[in-house]
Amino acid sequence: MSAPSLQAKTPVTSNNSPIRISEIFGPTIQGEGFLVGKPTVFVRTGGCDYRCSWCDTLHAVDSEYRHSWAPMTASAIMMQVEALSGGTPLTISLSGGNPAIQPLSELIALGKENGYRFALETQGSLAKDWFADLDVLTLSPKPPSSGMKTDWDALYDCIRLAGQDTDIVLKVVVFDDEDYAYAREVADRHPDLPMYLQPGNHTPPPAEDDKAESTLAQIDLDGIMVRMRWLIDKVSNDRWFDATVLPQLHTLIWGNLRGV
Ligand SMILES: C[S@@+](CC[C@H](N)C(=O)[O-])C[C@H]1O[C@@H](n2cnc3c(N)ncnc32)[C@H](O)[C@@H]1O
Ligand SMILES: Nc1nc2[nH]cc(C(=O)O)c2c(=O)[nH]1
Ligand code: SF4
Ligand SMILES: [Mg+2]
Repeated sequence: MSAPSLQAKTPVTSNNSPIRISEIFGPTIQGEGFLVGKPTVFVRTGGCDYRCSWCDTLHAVDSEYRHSWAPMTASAIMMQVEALSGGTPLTISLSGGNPAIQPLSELIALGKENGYRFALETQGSLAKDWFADLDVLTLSPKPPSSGMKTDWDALYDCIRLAGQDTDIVLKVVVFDDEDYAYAREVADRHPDLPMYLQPGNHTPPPAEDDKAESTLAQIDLDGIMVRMRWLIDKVSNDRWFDATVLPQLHTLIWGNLRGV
């Protein structure tokens, strides 16, 4: 019997690997951080290496929901984005789950060929060389209240690999004094990067809540605003004038509604 031919094998590269998609929606506005208010289409990948205690997107994290994550090619994703945007290029926001788990370089190349721009949100636990192809990289390392532990070397690698041509910003969710101290530590470690502080929503949706209507009764809006005011006071009293404090705009508008 002859040895199996190596040439007969299809090379497995990231270029033809499917991307696990939880949902694609928009155009809507970016509700958080650096691009807040900008029209965007969201491409949300399925699966995460973290499990934050207060995650507001468990349907893209909890493996119980993996049956709802579809493997898609880069071109199928772009076709859906183009249908949503009417073919007019805009910023595509890659989120998750942790989108850094997925092979996204082909999608980014394909979209850029057609004039789309790419922003990506990740916790900074996995660094990829294709971060350099992004227009905006938002690194959102997780504070103590999340129950997660920061790998400071991985966070540094994300910044290093994104390089000079990508706008890199930091975004830390803050629930309490410990989280605030953590945000200061992140800023001290990376003084050159813009820092966005976001008050935590202590009333995130349960994972199974896919039919929630747009009602602010789902969230403790007063509680989130109390935290927002407390955060503004902290920053002001500390004379931390490099920080930007922003609530989750989409949560104030739509509550916990999915797909907006
Ligand atoms: C759902 S995550 C997905 C991307 C990535 N896994 C990450 O955490 O950066 C997107 C953003 O939502 C934030 N977020 C998640 N749950 C939140 C909550 N309950 N209140 C405020 N922000 C939250 C995260 O910290 C992150 O900045
Ligand atoms: N409008 C809107 N803005 C967002 N910014 C970050 C989001 C996310 O879930 O990653 C998000 C989202 O789900 N919707
Ligand atoms: S890292 Fe992001 S998606 Fe993953 S559990 Fe935390 S907030 Fe949710
Ligand atoms: Mg969200």
